[in-house]
Amino acid sequence: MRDCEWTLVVPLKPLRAAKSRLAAAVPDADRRALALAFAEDTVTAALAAAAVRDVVVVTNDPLAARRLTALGARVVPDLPDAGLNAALAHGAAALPGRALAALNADLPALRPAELSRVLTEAAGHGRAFLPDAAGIGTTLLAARPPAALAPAFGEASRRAHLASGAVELSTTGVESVRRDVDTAADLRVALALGVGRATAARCGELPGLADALSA
Ligand SMILES: Nc1nc2c(ncn2[C@@H]2O[C@H](COP(=O)(O)OP(=O)(O)OP(=O)(O)O)[C@@H](O)[C@H]2O)c(=O)[nH]1
Ligand SMILES: C=C(OP(=O)(O)O)C(=O)O
Repeated sequence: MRDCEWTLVVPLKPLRAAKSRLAAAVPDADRRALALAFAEDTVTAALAAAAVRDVVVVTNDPLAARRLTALGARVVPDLPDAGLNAALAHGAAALPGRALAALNADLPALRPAELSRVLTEAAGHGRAFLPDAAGIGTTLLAARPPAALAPAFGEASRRAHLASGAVELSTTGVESVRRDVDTAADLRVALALGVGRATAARCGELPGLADALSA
């Protein structure tokens, strides 16, 4: 393991399109608000992590760009309709020579100390990733120069990242970094872990959410 200061690259879809798998449980306006709250809590926790130097959000969403800039992130405008891996590669291209970690924007329970532990372990490798809580996807992909990020997010990205030669991290006790929220069931687990202030406030303002989550 080595000391290393990381720049996090956080991709965020336009809020109107984000978190589509929550659409059955949450009305559209609330779903957009929740997606923004998840991103705010992700960025707030990331900026508080000792191993993190700065956070760059790749997004074309104007409201999210304003809110996340106010928290201290830098925003790089996304390419239009190019998809997640293109957005990450575009963000990485704007940050040459840095140790980079792509981190999903839907980690509302993220804890700074857990993120730092994962990044410290990643610093021992050229390119490494952390599988999501389901063991199918990826929540974090890290690369130190001269290794390129080479993101392969999407369906079954754990397998894709392994196949691409990235080292799978097995850091224990970092559930908050692995718990991305795609479904109502994920949100229930994240709420039980303890979410950040934006998500807690937003969930408190949605009167139907408790019923939707227990359905
Ligand atoms: N900038 C950018 N970010 C993206 C894009 N597609 C996905 N993301 C982000 O990548 C992360 C994981 O994305 P997904 O789980 O595929 O999308 P999601 O909006 O979180 O959820 P679903 O709509 O339910 O798939 C989230 O932070 C997304 O906002 C894209 O085309 N551009
Ligand atoms: C895009 C990914 O995440 P999700 O499970 O949120 O779609 C992924 O795991 O590669």
